[in-house]
Amino acid sequence: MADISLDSAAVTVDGPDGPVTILEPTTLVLREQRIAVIGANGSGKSTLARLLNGLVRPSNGSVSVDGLDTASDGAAVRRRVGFVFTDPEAQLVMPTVAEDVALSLRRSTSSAGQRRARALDVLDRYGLRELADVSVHALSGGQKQLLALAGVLATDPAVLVADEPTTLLDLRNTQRIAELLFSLAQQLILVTHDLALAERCERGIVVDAARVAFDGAAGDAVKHYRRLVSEA
Ligand SMILES: Nc1ncnc2c1ncn2[C@@H]1O[C@H](COP(=O)(O)OP(=O)(O)OP(=O)(O)O)[C@@H](O)[C@H]1O
Repeated sequence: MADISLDSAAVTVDGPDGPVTILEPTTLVLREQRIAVIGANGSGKSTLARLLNGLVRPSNGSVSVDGLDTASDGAAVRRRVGFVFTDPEAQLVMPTVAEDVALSLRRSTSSAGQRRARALDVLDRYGLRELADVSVHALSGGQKQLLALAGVLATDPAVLVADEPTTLLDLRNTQRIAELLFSLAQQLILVTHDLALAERCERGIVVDAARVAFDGAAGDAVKHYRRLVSEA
């Protein structure tokens, strides 16, 4: 497992009336294999997730992965920490399915022929081989999500951060992506509104109003979140 540390990491952005803190100073060490991050819309979950691979940099404090600082060693951190967005459209940039996976392999494989061969292997692994030469725009939502995930996993990151990867999916595709996520050897940080999925993790972090409101066993985190909602 990777060693992800947040040391008083806070995020402040410029609002119309001055600075707004969207994540209060947060100190965490993330070492469990599967960690769920749950909480209300706008509470700060994505901000926390994006800190983990340097997509968002802390305004104060620091975030490191295996000793690499996300602010000063961003590229090395992103090689260790893959990130899957809620909306796969944000991630699929090449015309065809195989080309999209091949793009992910550009750092590790220099020959175009080898990249194509490796991309086909990856597609095979995720049940997408038959779609290799299809336009990414022709895929269904579930296929796009799977492809986005395959593209990230092709680079074999030590950690996968998935920000609501099942939100746009129907029940069958939700199950399919969930099974894939929970079968990975990689460390998984899962931001989700799917509480059944959250409960399957070893650890649960509840984010509420820009701070960590609970951190413990995933089942207890879900109970805490339900209590927060019923008291609101
Ligand atoms: N770059 C930014 N500039 C200004 N405000 C931002 C920025 N990024 C996030 N916010 C605000 O910070 C708050 C937390 O956002 P964040 O996306 O982390 O929430 P979330 O818990 O992931 O929500 P959701 O469940 O709706 O995805 C929101 O009010 C959001 O509008």
